[in-house]
Amino acid sequence: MSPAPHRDDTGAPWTRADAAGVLVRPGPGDHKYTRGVVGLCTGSARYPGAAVLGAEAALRTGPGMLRYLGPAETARAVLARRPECVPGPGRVQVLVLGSGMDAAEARRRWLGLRHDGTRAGAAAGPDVSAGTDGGTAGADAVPVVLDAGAIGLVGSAVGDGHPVVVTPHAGELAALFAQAGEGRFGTRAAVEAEPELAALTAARRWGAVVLLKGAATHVATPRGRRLRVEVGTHWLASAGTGDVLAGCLGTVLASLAARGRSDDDALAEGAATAALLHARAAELASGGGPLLALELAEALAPAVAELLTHAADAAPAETAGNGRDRPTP
Ligand SMILES: NC(=O)C1=CN([C@@H]2O[C@H](COP(=O)(O)OP(=O)(O)OC[C@H]3O[C@@H](n4cnc5c(N)ncnc54)[C@H](O)[C@@H]3O)[C@@H](O)[C@H]2O)[C@@H](O)CC1
Ligand SMILES: Nc1ncnc2c1ncn2[C@@H]1O[C@H](COP(=O)(O)OP(=O)(O)O)[C@@H](O)[C@H]1O
Repeated sequence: MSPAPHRDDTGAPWTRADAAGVLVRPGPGDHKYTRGVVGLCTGSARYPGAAVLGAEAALRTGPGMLRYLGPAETARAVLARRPECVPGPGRVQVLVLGSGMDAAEARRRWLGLRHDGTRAGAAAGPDVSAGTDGGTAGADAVPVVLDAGAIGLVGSAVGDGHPVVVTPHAGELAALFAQAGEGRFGTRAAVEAEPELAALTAARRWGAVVLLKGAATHVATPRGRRLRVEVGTHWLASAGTGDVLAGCLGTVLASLAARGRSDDDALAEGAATAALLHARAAELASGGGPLLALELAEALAPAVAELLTHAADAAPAETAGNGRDRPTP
């Protein structure tokens, strides 16, 4: 069974046909650098597993290359599992920051990456080691996914000119609102009561694309576009599956950025596509029973293959609900 489109009057359901339009098969003219390179700055001495899960997920979604930019001790764990991963700085088309880090470590890493030139630009070929100064960013700053401990950096990243996708669960979004002194969505219960409005409010407040995780995934843009993805199975509600989503999202966004797309619509479509792949991978990994986050990550590759196969024979009517022209509440 595939994730069912939602039929009520909330964010537009993001369909398999919509998502298939976001992914591309590699062609004869491709090499690893044309397909998108993901930079992963995730994991910590406390949570090395989050880095392993994100790396497995990013690779199984099919990037040209994955660079691991996190702590050395965590890099060893990532490389032991996935030798395909390239450690150390270099050019990337997207940066994923914060899974498996606390806020203090995420901030330290962010300042270090910024100093090393993370903002150098998607179109021109962003280079996390380019040594450009840490001043005002240009419009071509590399897209950034802020997860877990890095969510509070959204203001800084947007202020620096990065296209940003922030990926909170309800508790993390409530904490972000509470820290900003905005009471309406300052509790987990308040976010869970109106998740779509909470995501939209945050997108407008911080000028970033918001992917709010939960039993359904809500994506919102600062201009009010809303997309929704239903989960395939509630077995997905287990530790580490969010780290998997962040890695998958990194690869989808790197592929879009490599094709020159990192505007808010592209980020939102990439976010909804990653959520849909994640939901489908959960069904494949679960088979009706418990799933492990690492198995979920592994199942992303067949989920990508299925979606690309679907693209060939998708009915045009299936793409009707992509939310581009919907009014906002
Ligand atoms: N394998 C790994 O390395 C994993 C690492 N993870 C990382 O762990 C970090 C913390 O993530 P969380 O979102 O869990 O944040 P927290 O650990 O801050 O927990 C969120 C909230 O849940 C509450 N809570 C904790 N245990 C509870 C329980 N047994 N019953 C009820 N409430 C409980 C806490 O009091 C807190 O308010 C993130 O950096 C994340 O990426 C997680 O993704 C899980 C897997
Ligand atoms: N009740 C649920 N049913 C289905 N999926 C869920 C449910 N609750 C959470 N999820 C999904 O599980 C993942 C959990 O992510 P997250 O909370 O970041 O966990 P972690 O930090 O442990 O990786 C998200 O993709 C979220 O959408």
